[in-house]
Amino acid sequence: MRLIRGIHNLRDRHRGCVATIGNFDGVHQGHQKILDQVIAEARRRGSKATVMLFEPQPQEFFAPDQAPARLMSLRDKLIALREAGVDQVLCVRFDDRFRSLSADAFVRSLLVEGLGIEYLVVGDDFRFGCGRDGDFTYLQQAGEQYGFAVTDTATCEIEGERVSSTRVRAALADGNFALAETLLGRPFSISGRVRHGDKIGRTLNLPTVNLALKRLRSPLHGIFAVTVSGGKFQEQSGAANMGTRPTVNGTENRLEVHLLDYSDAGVGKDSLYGEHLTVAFRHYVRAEEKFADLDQLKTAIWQDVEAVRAYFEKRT
Ligand SMILES: Cc1cc2nc3c(=O)[nH]c(=O)nc-3n(C[C@H](O)[C@H](O)[C@H](O)COP(=O)(O)O)c2cc1C
Ligand SMILES: Nc1ncnc2c1ncn2[C@@H]1O[C@H](COP(=O)(O)OP(=O)(O)O)[C@@H](O)[C@H]1O
Repeated sequence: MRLIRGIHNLRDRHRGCVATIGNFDGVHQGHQKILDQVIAEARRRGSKATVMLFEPQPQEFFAPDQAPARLMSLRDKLIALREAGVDQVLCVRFDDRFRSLSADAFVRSLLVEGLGIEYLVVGDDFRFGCGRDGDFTYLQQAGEQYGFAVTDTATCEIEGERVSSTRVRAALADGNFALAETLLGRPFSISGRVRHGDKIGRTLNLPTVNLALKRLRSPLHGIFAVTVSGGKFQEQSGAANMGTRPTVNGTENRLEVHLLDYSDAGVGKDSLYGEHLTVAFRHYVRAEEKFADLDQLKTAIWQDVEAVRAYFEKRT
């Protein structure tokens, strides 16, 4: 899959494509259906299946504090799009310059001259261009003028309701991981590199891998039963905390996992530092708490480990 970063990198060699435009947060089953539509049409025409997405997502640009937490980092989104069979992704930086582009400039310089669009798949509620001037009807008229087709996206319903990123977030907030997995087509996961923490874990006899979340705000908070994959792990069970660790007066959000039935020396090559791991969330255990001291925290974590063990034993 080819990644084109920024519209200034659009050259003639990218011309000719069947495209769709959107955030694709979570790359869920609803997105998959749209991507299948785009890929089928691209194969039919011998053209490239293309996704145009924005970074940051428009809502994150306009109202960073109100935008919902993302289901996925850009890195994971690109991996999921590649696995879905997409040929190229145009990642547009959403900034002041881009948002002041007129609807006409969006169509002409981006879609027509930049991408050489042949066929466009977008939702009939799609709005674009400065002041949200452009809409579906506008696109259809522009398509007639410039010679490209415009089609509405297919809708995907599961259990009688439309699949959306909002619905996945709601399922996660309810602790309904089975529904989240059905909607996503895979378990809800967060991945990242193992970085150094405060080294308190090992003194409690409860070492934890600490995953770098970068700018990712998590849609989940609390203690969970998880499975970890990546590096030497296929599907290692673990007890995870997604939170700020109030007991040790932490402030930033962290994802920490104590791996069940695993041990290493935690130094140099005999450690997990630097590994890229994926944490799949399976079951909600409890909310994070501020304990009076480390002894109470340790007791609570041991109880969590038992709860997680019981959950996995029941599942098999
Ligand atoms: C299963 C589990 C549950 C946890 N629950 C809490 C909690 O309720 N409150 C809290 O302040 N920290 C909680 N923690 C986080 C610990 O504070 C953290 O792992 C410990 O401070 C070690 O940090 P370090 O790995 O950076 O050394 C939990 C950690 C795990 C693995
Ligand atoms: N069961 C385990 N779960 C998680 N990490 C483990 C486990 N056993 C050993 N380790 C090692 O311990 C390290 C974490 O130790 P910890 O004291 O919590 O340090 P940090 O604060 O840097 O995360 C991990 O990177 C890993 O190499």
